Amino acid sequence: MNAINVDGITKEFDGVTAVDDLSFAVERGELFGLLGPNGAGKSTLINMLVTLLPPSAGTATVNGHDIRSERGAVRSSLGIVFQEPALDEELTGAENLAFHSRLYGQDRTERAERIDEVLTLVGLSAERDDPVGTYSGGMKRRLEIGRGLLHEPAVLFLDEPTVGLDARTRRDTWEYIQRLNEEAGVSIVLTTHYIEEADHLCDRVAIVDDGDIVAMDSPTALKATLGGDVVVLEFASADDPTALFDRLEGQSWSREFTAVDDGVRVTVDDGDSRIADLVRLADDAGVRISSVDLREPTLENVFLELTDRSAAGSDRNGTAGGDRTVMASGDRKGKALESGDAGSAGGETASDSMDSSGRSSGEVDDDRSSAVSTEDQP
Ligand SMILES: Nc1ncnc2c1ncn2[C@@H]1O[C@H](COP(=O)(O)OP(=O)(O)OP(=O)(O)O)[C@@H](O)[C@H]1O
Repeated sequence: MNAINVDGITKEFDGVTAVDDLSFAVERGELFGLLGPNGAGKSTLINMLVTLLPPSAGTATVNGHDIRSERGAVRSSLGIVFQEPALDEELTGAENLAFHSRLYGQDRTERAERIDEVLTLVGLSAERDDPVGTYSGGMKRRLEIGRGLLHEPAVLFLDEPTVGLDARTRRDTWEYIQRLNEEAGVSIVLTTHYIEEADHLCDRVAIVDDGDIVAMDSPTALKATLGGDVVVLEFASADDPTALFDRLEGQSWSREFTAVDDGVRVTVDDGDSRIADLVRLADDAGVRISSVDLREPTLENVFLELTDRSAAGSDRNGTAGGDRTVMASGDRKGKALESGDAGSAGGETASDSMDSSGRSSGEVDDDRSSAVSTEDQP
């Protein structure tokens, strides 16, 4: 049984189709990411899956339970961690968990055991009796993730789990998320604006745009769709590179090459293994090389390509205007050169955040705290 099965789910708001007839599955034990620009429909999709918002059409199951007809069972099967902090700063970490354990109807023994387990899992055992007000941002985030796990849900939804955290704390939080996915076997669905986060954490990523899933695969497979790695050779002097270009033209593995100032950019299938060939070709052509740079496609390239957010004519390499396409090998023109390389993060900032309540509040079925309520609990 899959953790989640989505079947033709659709949501319309006054003529706006926020989620458009989506069907996909999240496998048990999978760490699945929803990545998309603002307004893509991620929050609306999640809110339907956690039964906070009724679909206009279609349905889904979470842990085998239908989100339309078995809301209580769905809610018992899932944990949700929203991005807005909802901890009592005056209570200790353990007291915060105890409060929620009571909501889940856990008895005293189960509560004590589960709190210990969860605090260990999120690395807060030593700070369990400290007031949450003294915790760092990362510790609070981990406590919230732990709280979402108290009732041992089969599926955990994390809404922008590292928004607002510094780079170091973000990395630490990734480790905890991976650990609970691997050690506790929890299926995880996370939404994120951080492309790097989706790339690093997720087994599979769905890129959402305009209510639709425009691509869904492992980060590696998504990057492979961009058509190859880019190797940049910088020439040592003003040697005439024509002989090198002639040689490149004859190589089956050279998809495309472009002359740049004092060098050449070559698109190849497997950059690592082609560097030696390129250096040898240059040597044969009498062109001396001063540096070699391998640039592999990033998930950001895929994201920008698919969500069409790249400014026309811009070059995220910072080399716009300086390049001259010499020739493509056959018509196998790769997209890597057009898409730029690992540049800056596409304008995503820590302040970009999912609005999981406001805009949808008119139709939200229930408040969030009751989304994991004691409904259906013993
Ligand atoms: N309650 C609502 N009423 C009308 N339109 C809504 C409502 N909730 C969402 N929308 C619209 O549905 C679309 C998808 O919004 P949604 O919040 O799901 O996107 P998102 O991908 O989560 O964006 P963000 O990353 O900015 O949070 C947007 O056009 C949004 O304006």
